[in-house]
Amino acid sequence: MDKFVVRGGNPLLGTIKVSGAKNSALPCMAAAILTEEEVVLENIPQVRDIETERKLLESMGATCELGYGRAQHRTTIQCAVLSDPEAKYEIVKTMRASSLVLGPLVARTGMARVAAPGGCAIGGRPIDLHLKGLELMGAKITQEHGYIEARTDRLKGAHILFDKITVTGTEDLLMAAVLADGETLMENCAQEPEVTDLAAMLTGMGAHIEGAGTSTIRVQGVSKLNGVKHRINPDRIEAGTFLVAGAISGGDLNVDCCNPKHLAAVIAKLEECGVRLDVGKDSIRVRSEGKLKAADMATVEYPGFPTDMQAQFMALATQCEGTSVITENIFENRFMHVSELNRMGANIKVDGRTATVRGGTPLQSAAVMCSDLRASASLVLAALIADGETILDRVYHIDRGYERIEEKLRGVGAQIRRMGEVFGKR
Ligand SMILES: CC(=O)N[C@H]1[C@@H](OP(=O)(O)OP(=O)(O)OC[C@H]2O[C@@H](n3ccc(=O)[nH]c3=O)[C@H](O)[C@@H]2O)O[C@H](CO)[C@@H](O)[C@@H]1O
Ligand SMILES: C=C(OP(=O)(O)O)C(=O)O
Repeated sequence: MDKFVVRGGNPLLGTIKVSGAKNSALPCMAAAILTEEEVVLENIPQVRDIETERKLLESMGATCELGYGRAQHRTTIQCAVLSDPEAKYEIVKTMRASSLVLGPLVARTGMARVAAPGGCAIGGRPIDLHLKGLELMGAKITQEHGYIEARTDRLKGAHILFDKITVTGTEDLLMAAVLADGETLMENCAQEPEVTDLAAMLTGMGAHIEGAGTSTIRVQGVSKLNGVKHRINPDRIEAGTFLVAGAISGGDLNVDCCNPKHLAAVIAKLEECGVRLDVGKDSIRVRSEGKLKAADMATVEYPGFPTDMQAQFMALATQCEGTSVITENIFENRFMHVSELNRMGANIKVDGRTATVRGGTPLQSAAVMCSDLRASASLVLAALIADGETILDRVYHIDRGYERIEEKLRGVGAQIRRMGEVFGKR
């Protein structure tokens, strides 16, 4: 099992490039199911979840080529034939976003069979709202032996009011609605840039969508969609992680190829902590000069502070003078990094959904365990400033969503290397 070895103490200096967003690329790959024609996606990150999605599409009869060499970061998907419209448990269990194939499969083939996603390290993660929406659109849903089955002759447009804001739920039902018969009105939708990215791709395929990026989306269904070439948005969470890396290490880092507009809440919070940021059109320079100050933070849906940056912000809070109160409002169990940060010398106490961080504590190296994707990122950030050599176990979690993070960080002066098996071997 791969591990990272990190020797702390180096300020990060230079330019680091942000890859395409995993959380945009996954729904966009699933959207290829909606057409018989070829779909080309650019700026695809080379991360493990993308490889898993490729396997998922291929297991259904699609062809999906991930470009290497000159065609790096591009994928070409052809879903002319979907001989087996099923997402098997072996694949779903490794990637919760597999549930994103439910809507497009039932819209295109009238039938989908998807293993019910299990809980994971950050909470229960039900998909009841995806299923409720599909039922409103006329699908008959059954659940047996751990599989969800959806069937219909053709989906019908419907009025869907989400009980709770859900990102992949909005995406899943948007993909169902574009091929449904008539109008679908979706209210209380997620407004994340990943939803907008997917809607832009679907529009390029001939879908009629209004309001993506707001809480109300209106879709006029069409009978057929065409192929498309679409470029995936930069990853705002990877960019945010690098901003914290620059700040926590006391460096001078240019985070390049990002979209600062998608990072407004993260930028505001870092500035509140005393981090100096120079925001450009598609890059952000981060410097920390002088002492960092504590700031309270609560995760909320976009455009608020993202839950996917909570763990990384907590690593920074350990270095801020004063007490930061961090509230996790999206997932009920997303503090798995706390015990590991405390083992490195942090002073964090958790009470329900709130973590109280008494900052300004020096961090020491330790052997630590990665429990999920963003928890792993927070441990890498802590290790960058810890005194001595930190060993991070189970870094397969970080490989799900960060493209060669150790190489990128090494490129700007971090001492980090991977032990064990080489990632990317197939
Ligand atoms: C692949 C992807 O894009 N993943 C992101 C997506 O996950 P994901 O789309 O799974 O997260 P949701 O937005 O759906 O979850 C938000 C909340 O709604 C609840 N819920 C969700 C669906 C449902 O049917 N019923 C229900 O109760 C969840 O348990 C959670 O408490 O958005 C999250 C919130 O920004 C991010 O942390 C994830 O990185
Ligand atoms: C929680 C995340 O991803 P997923 O929804 O795929 O588990 C994440 O990207 O932080």
